[in-house]
Amino acid sequence: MSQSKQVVIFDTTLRDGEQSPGVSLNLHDKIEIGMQLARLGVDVIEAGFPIASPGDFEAVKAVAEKVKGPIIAGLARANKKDIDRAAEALRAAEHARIHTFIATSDIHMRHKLRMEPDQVLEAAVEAVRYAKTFTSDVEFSAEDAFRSDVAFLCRLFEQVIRAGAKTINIPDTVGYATPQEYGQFIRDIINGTPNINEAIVSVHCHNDLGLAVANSLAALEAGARQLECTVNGIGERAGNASLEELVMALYTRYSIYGLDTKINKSEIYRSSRLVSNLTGMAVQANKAIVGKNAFAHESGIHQDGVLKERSTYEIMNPKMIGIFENNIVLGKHSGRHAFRERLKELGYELSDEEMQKAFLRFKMLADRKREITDADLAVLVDDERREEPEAFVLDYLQVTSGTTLMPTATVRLVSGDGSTNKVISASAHGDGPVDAVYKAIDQATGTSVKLTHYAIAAITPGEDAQGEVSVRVERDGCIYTGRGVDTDIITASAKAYLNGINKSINDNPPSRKPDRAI
Ligand SMILES: CC(=O)SCCNC(=O)CCNC(=O)[C@H](O)C(C)(C)COP(=O)(O)OP(=O)(O)OC[C@H]1O[C@@H](n2cnc3c(N)ncnc32)[C@H](O)[C@@H]1OP(=O)(O)O
Ligand SMILES: CC(C)C(=O)C(=O)O
Ligand SMILES: [Mg+2]
Repeated sequence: MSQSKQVVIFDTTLRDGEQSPGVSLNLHDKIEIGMQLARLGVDVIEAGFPIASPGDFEAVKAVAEKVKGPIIAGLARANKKDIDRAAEALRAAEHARIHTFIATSDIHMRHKLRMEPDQVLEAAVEAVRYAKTFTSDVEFSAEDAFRSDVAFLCRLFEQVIRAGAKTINIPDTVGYATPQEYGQFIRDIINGTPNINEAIVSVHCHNDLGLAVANSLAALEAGARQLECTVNGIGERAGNASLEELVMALYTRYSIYGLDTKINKSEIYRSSRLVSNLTGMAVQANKAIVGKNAFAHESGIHQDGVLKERSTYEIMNPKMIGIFENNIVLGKHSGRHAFRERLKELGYELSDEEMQKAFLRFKMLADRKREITDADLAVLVDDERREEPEAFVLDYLQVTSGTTLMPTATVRLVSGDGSTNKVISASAHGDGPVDAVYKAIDQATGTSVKLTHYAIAAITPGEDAQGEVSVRVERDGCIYTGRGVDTDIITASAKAYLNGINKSINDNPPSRKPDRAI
């Protein structure tokens, strides 16, 4: 067994990862991911299972031809037909590995293969011997190894190593192991296989109990030196051990493991995005290392800590894995430190009083909107600065509308200078909900303006985007522009219209300027 301090990263995104239900990568996708895996610096790329289909054969062949650097592996059952196909697909590879496997657990041998243990052993040895006629680099996997008898496995491994296998893979195919017992299992195999030093011990862990990464790390402590894993942890059922989690655990906790990989960490995030885009498998937001929230901080106390000293709440530097996005997310749990900092980054210098008012408005918006973007902040601050005296303020709005209903709106406005506020309500029908609102506002304000232009746009991204409505209203021959922003577009429409009306009232007597566009 190798006592190297270097861990071989065997990436099986293109083979086990592609076995994720619903995922099918075409030849171009596989080449693109293969190229990225080479940039990422993996040692081995398992490019596919060539016997599976003509498409997979062509894809493995293309990856073998085009991707240089890593070893390119192809999977084959323990039979000549599969091995011939794998060897042919890998012919152009700079370094080719044939990865042959057969199940060794009683349950698989009896029910699936319908073979006796000695027949399985013979098939395994025969397969390795045959694969060796094509390449010196042969890996043997004992499928469902963790549920197999240890003494049988040791006998089998001894013989496949004698037949020429250079890597012995001990998978937890169904993700059944727990870290402590898996570590002990690997130790027992290493101790019970006399010629184990002639091969690298590899592990391949599935995530059915969410333990794939923990089990893989336990195996390293027991002496394994190859990790089989996938980008984003995709793979059969609940997936495989996640490459990025393994690599960053080894890096971040070097004092525990003392082991290195050759992974170029700055390519981790890019690899994750590419695999997610091409497989169509979204990465869950709270996924370690590459999830959208993995380095994001929304709560004020954490944001304050991170702004003062990043290591208060971050154990890794996101830039190291290629994440350069802003990690301070403004939302309803955020505090003044983060709010002020982001405004400073956006170039806003606000007085203490402006800051205080803007922060209060921010908190109100955050109660209605999950995440406050930079665009939201710009609107908020610009609105704060642009404020003019308002003759009428929208206090309440209710609209009913639908395919079989006549659109009806009720508005309640507050009018006055603050000391003598008056509340006015009005209701109206209209051709549509916005028309109904505008007629109700006309009644409540008692003003008569003519709407000459109405436009609506989403100014911030996402499903809870803010809508911006701009209108032009005409009064006494003058045109006034109104603007309203809200997560509700009818409310934004009402605000825009009132804004135009308020300007027309402030401009009394009319200044006769043709337009006051903002
Ligand atoms: C744990 C793993 O991830 S193993 C890899 C799993 N991946 C895949 O199966 C994806 C690709 N697979 C395929 O495209 C198809 O299953 C093929 C082309 C490999 C085989 O297709 P078919 O010939 O139609 O067989 P099918 O898949 O229905 O059954 C598998 C056969 O292989 C046998 N078999 C399974 N594993 C092995 C093995 N390692 N060595 C030899 N034979 C095996 C089974 O006993 C069964 O044989 P039988 O037909 O005599 O009963
Ligand atoms: C083919 C083998 C290595 C496998 O994918 C498994 O056992 O999970
Ligand atoms: Mg697997």
